[in-house]
Amino acid sequence: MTNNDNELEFLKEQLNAILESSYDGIYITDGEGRFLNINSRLLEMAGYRREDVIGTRAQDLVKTGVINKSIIEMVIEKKERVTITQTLKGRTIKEIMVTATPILDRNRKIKYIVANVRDMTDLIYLENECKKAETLSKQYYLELMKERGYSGKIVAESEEMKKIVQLAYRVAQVDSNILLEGESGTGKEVIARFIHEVSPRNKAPFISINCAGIPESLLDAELFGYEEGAFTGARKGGKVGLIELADEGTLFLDELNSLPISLQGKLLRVIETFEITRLGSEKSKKINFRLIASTNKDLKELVNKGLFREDLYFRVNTVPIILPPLRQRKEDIIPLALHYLQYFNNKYNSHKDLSINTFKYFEAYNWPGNVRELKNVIERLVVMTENDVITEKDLPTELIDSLSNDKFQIIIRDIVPLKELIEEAETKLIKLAMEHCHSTREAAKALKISQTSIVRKYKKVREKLET
Ligand SMILES: Nc1ncnc2c1ncn2[C@@H]1O[C@H](COP(=O)(O)OP(=O)(O)OP(=O)(O)O)[C@@H](O)[C@H]1O
Repeated sequence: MTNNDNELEFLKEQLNAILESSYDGIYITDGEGRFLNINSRLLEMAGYRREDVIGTRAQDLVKTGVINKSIIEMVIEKKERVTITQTLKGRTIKEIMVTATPILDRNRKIKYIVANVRDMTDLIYLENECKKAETLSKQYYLELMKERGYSGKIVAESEEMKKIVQLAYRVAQVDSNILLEGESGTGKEVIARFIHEVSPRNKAPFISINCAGIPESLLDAELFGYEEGAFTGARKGGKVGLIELADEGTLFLDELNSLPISLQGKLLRVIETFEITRLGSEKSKKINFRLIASTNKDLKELVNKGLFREDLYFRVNTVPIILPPLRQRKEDIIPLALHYLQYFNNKYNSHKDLSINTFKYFEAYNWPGNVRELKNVIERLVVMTENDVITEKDLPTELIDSLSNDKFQIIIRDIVPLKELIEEAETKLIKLAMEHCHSTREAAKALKISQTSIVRKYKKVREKLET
């Protein structure tokens, strides 16, 4: 054997090793599409024997129905690399992706075509498995929520919410007064209703009164009721007050912080004596209810400012339950979103789904309006999104901005005095720090200023926000 023969043998061995070790199928044809070589992986995919294929034309496989279109024909026509997906009918039907590359001679005539065949069945299978796992995990969330959320109404996935639900369940069994504290939309009414539902009073009414929702001039009559002729315009036969309607059941005073000071003493008497006297009446009536109050302001602070009676505060605050804002219990965000997605799908008879990509935006957003805001966003998405899958493109800008890498975004629309601008920025920063930190010490550390400074500045911010 000459040196050249040895080298040729060596190269042939290497080529064979490449062809046979490839995970993909590979075949080589001449310029007219006749099979010159085909590796075992492709023979295995197609269910052919090598000797039956070598010398036949790849294009003819379309006629026999083995493949649905011929990539070789396309390459011969275009004289350039082509990639397509094909259906291959071998022992089983497979989806394959083929890339065929022409090798040209000096005269730009096709000498060989080398094709690479990838079995997509595994990938498609994996993709389907991922989709199934995604659907399953969503279903699992929903099941779990139903199980723990008591009749599917309370979503409590975070440790904080689970503890609150457990505490609410325990205190529901006794008659103590409960004060629910938390920002607007955190679920105070949801917890109040839950307490009523699981309490021994659940067969009697749950009366919810929003102290900020009834005009002050009507509140007295609405709460305590009146006798016929008690005042001009009083209804014939009088009216039963809302508090009286709660007899044997639960009275929920929402936004108690908004109850005018003039009515606070009257309410305190009712709570202490469990007796109610209608306007214009001499007689009092015994009633029996459990009181749950809620506040979205710091009642203790209102007491300090003389805006809320201290004796009433102590009365209602037997068991305080504090609902943290949604941004401090992020584990609840996705379960809530999925819960409301199902709710609004049922309501609007739609089949919308949230793509997994949207989750990171939901989790990053601050949710100043808490669960109420999240519920509204989901409703809007279900109603307004055209496609069945809601993607990040459909999300409101505030959610998209929440994932922006900028630590802050400054938009100035008008020329204003510098001092005003700096004050505005400072107010926002102080407010944000106090929302996120657990104490003024922590906030002072985060802002790199002294604790006395933050206390002073925060006082100013609150005064500014309240005016
Ligand atoms: N844990 C929860 N699971 C399911 N839905 C919730 C949950 N928390 C709140 N919601 C929903 O969010 C909305 C706002 O809740 P809710 O009215 O109880 O808040 P709130 O704290 O009483 O607000 P406000 O102080 O403004 O009265 C409601 O539609 C409620 O059903």
